[in-house]
Order: sequence, then structure tokens, then C-alpha cells
Amino acid sequence: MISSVVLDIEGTTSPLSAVHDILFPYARDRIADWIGDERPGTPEVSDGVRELAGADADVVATLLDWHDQNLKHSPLKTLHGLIWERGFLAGELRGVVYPDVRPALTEWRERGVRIWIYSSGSVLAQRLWFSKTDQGDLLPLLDGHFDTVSGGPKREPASYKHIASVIGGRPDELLFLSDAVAELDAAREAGWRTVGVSRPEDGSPDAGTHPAVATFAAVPREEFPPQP
Ligand SMILES: CSCCC(=O)C(=O)COP(=O)(O)O
Ligand SMILES: [Mg+2]
Repeated sequence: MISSVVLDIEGTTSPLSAVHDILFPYARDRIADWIGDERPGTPEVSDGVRELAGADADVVATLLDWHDQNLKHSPLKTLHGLIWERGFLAGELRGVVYPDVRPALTEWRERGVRIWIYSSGSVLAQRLWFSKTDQGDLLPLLDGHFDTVSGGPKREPASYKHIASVIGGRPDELLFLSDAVAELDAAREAGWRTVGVSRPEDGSPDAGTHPAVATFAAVPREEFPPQP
């Protein structure tokens, strides 16, 4: 029986375009000024960049290069979250989720299933994203969040073993939903159940050897606890 569902964001709960066309450019435009003006988080982000890229690395150039390559390095994702926080608080940004997400999360919770987010976006960014969506505040439907700092890299089976040890339950009681086959492969290698989300709107690749759905409404419920 499924006890927890763990959800990716980009391409799974939310359109790729909302992240790539809105969030990412918003952050890129502000990276140089944020570091140059030493705004909050700058020392930690800069230390993290130098740790990964070398002590002599040009911090801003490295961050911009990582951003342009869509690398998921934690210092960049931390900085994204800090920049987006300003945007959310100023009302310039808001979360976007597919219409099938809220009804599914509500139903799964009614069945007693716990729901978690695991994204490369920082936990700060995730919480902002789900607290101010076009469908209202979804945070009350979520049990917790993992990012690359608290969960580890998303393509490593060890990350899923670690998350399992935090949320509890046998691996085969845990279901991971993602649009990325490499992430699904890593979760399956850790013993989890997997469902690939291939959203036609996103032009998502198919889910390889994983069961695939186009919306959360189609996620098979046979292994979920019954509805009360
Ligand atoms: C609102 S979190 C922003 C998503 C993000 O920064 C990202 O890199 C997408 O990663 P995901 O693991 O959700 O595919
Ligand atoms: Mg994704």
C-alpha cells in the first residue's frame, strides 16, 4: 500500500514554461546585482561556488554559466530561491500548477497518503511556489519538502534511500512522480514505485520503462489506501 507520494515540480506538478520562461529569466537578470550588492545569502552562495568551481572562480560568471547550462548545483539553486523570494513578496511572481494537481492531492490525503515535494528548486523556492499558486495555497496539502541540499542529487539512488529514511515506510510504499527518466530510474533502483508524468503541454519525453500518465487523475489508485 502506498504511504507517501513524492512529487517533482517542473514538468510534473507545474508547466516547464512557468519555470523556464518566467522564473529562470527573473533570476538570471538579478544574479550579478545580487552578488555585487552583497544581498542576503551572498557569503554562503559565494563560498559554495568556490568549493565546487575552485578558490579562484569568478563567482558571478560561474553562477551565470551554471544557470545557462541549467545545472542544478546547490549554490545556484539557493540563490535562485533568495531572488525569487523578493519576486513573490513583491507580487511579481506566483506559482503555477496544473489543474489536476490540487484535486489529486486532496484525494490522496483523504486516503491517508502523505505528500512530499522533491525538486532541484530550493525548499524556500518550493514553499513560495506552492503557497501562492493560481489555485490558492497548496502548502496545507504537503507534508514536507526536499531539495538538493536536504535530499541530495535527484539522479542518485542514494538520495531516495536517504529521503525514505526521513519520511519512513518501506521503499515499496513510496511512490515518486517525475517527468525525468533518470530521476525515475534512480528512485526505482532505491526500491521505490515510480510513475512517469508525460504532460503533452510540456512535450515531455516518454517515461521509458516506467508506467506513464498524462495527468495526476490517471495515476493508478490500486495500491493506494481506499477512500474513506
Ligand atoms: C519552484 S521550484 C523551481 C524549480 C527549479 O528551480 C528547478 O530547477 C526545477 O527542478 P525540478 O527538480 O522540479 O524538475
Ligand atoms: Mg522535473
